[in-house]
Amino acid sequence: MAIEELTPQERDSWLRALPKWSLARDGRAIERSFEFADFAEAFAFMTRIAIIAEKRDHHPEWSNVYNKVEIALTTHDAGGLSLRDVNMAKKIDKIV
Ligand SMILES: C[C@H](O)[C@H](O)[C@H]1CNC2=NC(N)=NC(=O)C2=N1
Repeated sequence: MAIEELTPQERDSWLRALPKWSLARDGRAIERSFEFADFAEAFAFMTRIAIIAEKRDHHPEWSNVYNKVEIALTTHDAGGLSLRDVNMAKKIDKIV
């Protein structure tokens, strides 16, 4: 079954519920940056997310430089944002 892209109204209303995330320039992803004490902490955080991503079959686009992690959430199968991204953002906010 196809995954539904959020409407602009749904997207804006979810973004208000996720104040630490911002909309990507193209409107198709939400983004958040994280900073940790060191690489070990950053990578431990990424490991936790990786396990959740595998379980949910929903994977982040991300990068890591030493103690910094940048995450973008988008749903490739929907060509933009879906509820899967919202739920993943909520989960990440909880574990960070
Ligand atoms: C075949 C596999 O289930 C799909 O490609 C999954 C994998 N992980 C995914 N992750 C993300 N972010 N978006 C997707 O559409 C997606 N699809």
